[in-house]
Amino acid sequence: MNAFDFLTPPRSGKPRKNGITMVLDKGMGPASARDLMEISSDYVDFIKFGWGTLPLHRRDTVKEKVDMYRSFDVEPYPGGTLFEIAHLNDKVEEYFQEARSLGFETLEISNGTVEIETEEKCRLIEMAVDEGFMVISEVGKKDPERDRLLEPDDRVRLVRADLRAGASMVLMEARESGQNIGIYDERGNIREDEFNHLTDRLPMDKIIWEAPQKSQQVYFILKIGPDVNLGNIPPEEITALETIRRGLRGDTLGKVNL
Ligand SMILES: O=C(O)[C@H](CS(=O)(=O)O)OP(=O)(O)O
Repeated sequence: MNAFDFLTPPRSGKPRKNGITMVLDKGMGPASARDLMEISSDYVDFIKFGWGTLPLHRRDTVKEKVDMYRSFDVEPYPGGTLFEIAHLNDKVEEYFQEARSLGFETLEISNGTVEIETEEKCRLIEMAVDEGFMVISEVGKKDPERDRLLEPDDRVRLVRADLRAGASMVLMEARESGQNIGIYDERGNIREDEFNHLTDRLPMDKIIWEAPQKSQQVYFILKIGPDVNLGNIPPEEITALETIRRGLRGDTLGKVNL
């Protein structure tokens, strides 16, 4: 039983369909990662090994971490940039093989940096699904200038195309910073008109909003509800985010219904 459990409303347990939390692992050591899971795995659904960090670590260490995360019912997957690098190098088949042999069952398919046309991205999603992977895709560009060229309607169209191709969920790109990208302005504030455009048209249970900043997490929870799907959460903010979902912090106290 948790401490002071009579003071907190319960939230749906894992596996969750809503209220998903995706955490960004930028290269944590196995002991730190395990320690983190010991205290907070109940509040984490997915963990992303960020961008191209994986090739810098030993295979046995990566495998140990993948197995460890899964033993806590947390689904690990490699960052989309690594997949884009594989595609750029014409090594997609090898990428699938290596991912499988390291124990990954979920992959991110994105075109945030490398030029991959929508049709080709959809083909790659279908391919990964046919190979037996669960696919989380990503919509948006990492370069703010290229990202600004995407109108809200473009994002709606791209999300729908990814879902039709077989993606289980779609990440709304916001990088590690959450600034000057997607629906966020230079300071990380949310552009409300764009947010409303997307939320009016997209199935919220299929969208994971990358929201690394606390103010963004609070905004989504107050607007969409405590069971909004949020991603790129820094490891040290997992418990803090859960308190915001449950109204255990001043920002949402008395304002969320579970
Ligand atoms: O798309 C992302 O949010 C991440 C992190 S960042 O953009 O490199 O800051 O990239 P990914 O390649 O999906 O890990």
